[in-house]
Amino acid sequence: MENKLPIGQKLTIEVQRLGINGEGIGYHNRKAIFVDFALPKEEVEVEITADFDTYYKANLVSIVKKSPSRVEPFCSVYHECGGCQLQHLAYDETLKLKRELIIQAIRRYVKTPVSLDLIKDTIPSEPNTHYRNKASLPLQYKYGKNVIGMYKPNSNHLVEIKDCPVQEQDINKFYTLILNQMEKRKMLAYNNTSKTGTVRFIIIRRAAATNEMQVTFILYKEDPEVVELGKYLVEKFKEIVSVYSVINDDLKSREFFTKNTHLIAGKEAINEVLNGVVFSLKPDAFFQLNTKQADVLYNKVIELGNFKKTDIVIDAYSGIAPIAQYIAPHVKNVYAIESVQASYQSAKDTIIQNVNKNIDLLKGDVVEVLNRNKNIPVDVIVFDPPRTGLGEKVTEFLLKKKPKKIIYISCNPSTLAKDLDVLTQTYTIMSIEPLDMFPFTAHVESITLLSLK
Ligand SMILES: C[S@@+](CC[C@H](N)C(=O)[O-])C[C@H]1O[C@@H](n2cnc3c(N)ncnc32)[C@H](O)[C@@H]1O
Repeated sequence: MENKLPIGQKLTIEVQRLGINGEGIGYHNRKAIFVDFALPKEEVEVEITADFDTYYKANLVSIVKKSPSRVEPFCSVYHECGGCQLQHLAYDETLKLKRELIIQAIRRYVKTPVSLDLIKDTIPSEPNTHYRNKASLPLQYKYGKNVIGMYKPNSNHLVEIKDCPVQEQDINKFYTLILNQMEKRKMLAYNNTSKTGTVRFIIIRRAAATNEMQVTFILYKEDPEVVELGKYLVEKFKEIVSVYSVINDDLKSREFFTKNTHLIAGKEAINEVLNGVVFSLKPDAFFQLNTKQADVLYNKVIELGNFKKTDIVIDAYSGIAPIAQYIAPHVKNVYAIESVQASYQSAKDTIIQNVNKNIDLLKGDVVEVLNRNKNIPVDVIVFDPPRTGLGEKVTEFLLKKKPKKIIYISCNPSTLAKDLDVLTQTYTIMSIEPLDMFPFTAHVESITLLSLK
């Protein structure tokens, strides 16, 4: 077994490329070694930490030969927090990497040859720091105080975050302020061992255009003090206009929101304005996390769609239907499909409050709604699915329905490439444009234009 490296073994490798999680990848006897924080063309000393069938994981011990693209991370807890994966790489290089990850996925899954000219340069995010308009952070009571932060990847160690450089500044400011108020009021983070305290997470969302903020407390059980704190926040700070509590005692679930969600102070929704449209955001409605870059993305849809006033368009996986709102003035009618009640309701409220009335909301699963409405004479379909992509049933529908144009927004290069492999039977890829929605993370967003052959 010459290929077997024992756990704890140190060795020096040359890093060949970056993987989908931003990790450096080198090889030992043709078996991959994944090393966080290592960069291509670097020679690094690593220590093997895990041996899987097809690859090893290793820690970076030291850098023997440094990449010219290596930079000093700008966050003091970057190596512990896990929220960002690429702060040690120059920003321009992170953009090239995101394009490269799409190329790798296309080469792996799409049988039809795709010219590299069709895969454009990544559209940068401006700004690339303090871009996140929402944070959902867990709390712990440790060392005699409430601490807020992020769990270190694959551990239950909470890394304290005081001033996150990717969250909007006002969000950082209000986390500190709320923690100070909790301390004054002797309120505790929930502790599952001692069964003390109530607050599990605090979610803060900010609307850039109006500077309105919404605070949501995720609680293990009811807490009258949280209600008092919510009322205080709304009375004292003009920015905080909406405060909710959610009782959620399911410690295993990844969902924050339950039926036990209540407005405790202020108004039900905060208002964001994009492209002249006022969107009302309740806490459990989907909204893109990088507001400026969302506007860039939606304008890209308009550019690629090159819509006509007679066009009938479908906005599938529509969320609160911002894409439908951007498209509506350019076309005859838009149908927006969304399955989650909160987002569907926000989309409905938005239509009532705004001028675009040529939008029809269809609630339900995309596959079911498309099949139920297969007689709609659709010209263009815009898809913005979750990471799972379109999948077999949607691509099957498209191969039969044959809309002239498909615009596919993807947040996962692998599922995009698998779907494109099927769609290229009937469609030509006109362009694939990566777009940096989450700077300094390994997330890759892209927008693809397909035209019927
Ligand atoms: C990536 S978000 C895009 C939302 C919207 N385009 C935007 O830019 O805000 C995907 C949306 O698809 C919805 N969704 C997920 N699976 C769905 C399905 N099977 N059918 C309909 N909607 C779905 C989610 O609730 C979410 O709102």
